[in-house]
Amino acid sequence: MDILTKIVHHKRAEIEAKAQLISLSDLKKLKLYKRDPVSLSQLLKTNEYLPIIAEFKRRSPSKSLINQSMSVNDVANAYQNSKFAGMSVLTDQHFFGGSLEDLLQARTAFNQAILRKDFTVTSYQIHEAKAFGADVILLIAAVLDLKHLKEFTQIAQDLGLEVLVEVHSQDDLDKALQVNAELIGINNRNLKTFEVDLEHSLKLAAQLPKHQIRISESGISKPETINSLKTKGFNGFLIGEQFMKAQPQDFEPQLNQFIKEIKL
Ligand SMILES: O=C(O)c1ccccc1NCC(=O)[C@H](O)[C@H](O)COP(=O)(O)O
Repeated sequence: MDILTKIVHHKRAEIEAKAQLISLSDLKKLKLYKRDPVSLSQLLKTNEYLPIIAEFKRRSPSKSLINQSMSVNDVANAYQNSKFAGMSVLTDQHFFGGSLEDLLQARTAFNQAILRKDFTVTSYQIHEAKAFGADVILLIAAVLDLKHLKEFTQIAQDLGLEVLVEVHSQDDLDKALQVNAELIGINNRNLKTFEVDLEHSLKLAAQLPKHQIRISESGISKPETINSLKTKGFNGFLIGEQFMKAQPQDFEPQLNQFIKEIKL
């Protein structure tokens, strides 16, 4: 069984158990459920913020441990100081060591758009994202059929959230193009083999309509890569490991150095 299939199996069981503990109507009573979300797509259109969605990522299936020592609060503050348009918070516990508590903590420190990065397989998780302060949810095209992609997009948008549909293959892209999502993310990493291939992403991106906001996701480790992807029409860049692997004392200096080399 490949890792994505394993994650999805685990997620379905996890959400079933969770929904028994906190009902949907209790989720809707949480204070942040009424909050007006921030629009990531709008922030990416202005020049006010850097077009980066920086991730809080403790560990991952491809790299194991990445950062055990930094708090979400410290990382979110550093990302806020860096004027990033977005922050991504991995809330999956079993495979990434994240939690909804991380999302709440990030929300107190980061004012721009927050992406809840998780493996959405039920509508319950969309309400959860809203109740814990997210602005954007992730829908992975390889995980959902077209009916669910459309249905979950509509539910999110009705709650005022934006949707990032993630694609990696031609099949994924064909589905994504039939969904009215604000953002399409091309994952440079094949989630089945962990191979990173920017050329493959560029070929897929060439099929997107011009107006479509497109995000390049995963495996970005150099500012030059951003500079080059920008010239090819990408509007935003999702970066996790490259930032998170820094030691606490080097975290902000390394972010500053990276930012300095991005051509605006
Ligand atoms: O990162 C993984 O190993 C991974 C494995 C299986 C499913 C998802 C995975 N990552 C989630 C992400 O989308 C990345 O954390 C995100 O794009 C940032 O990637 P990176 O900059 O390479 O840390």
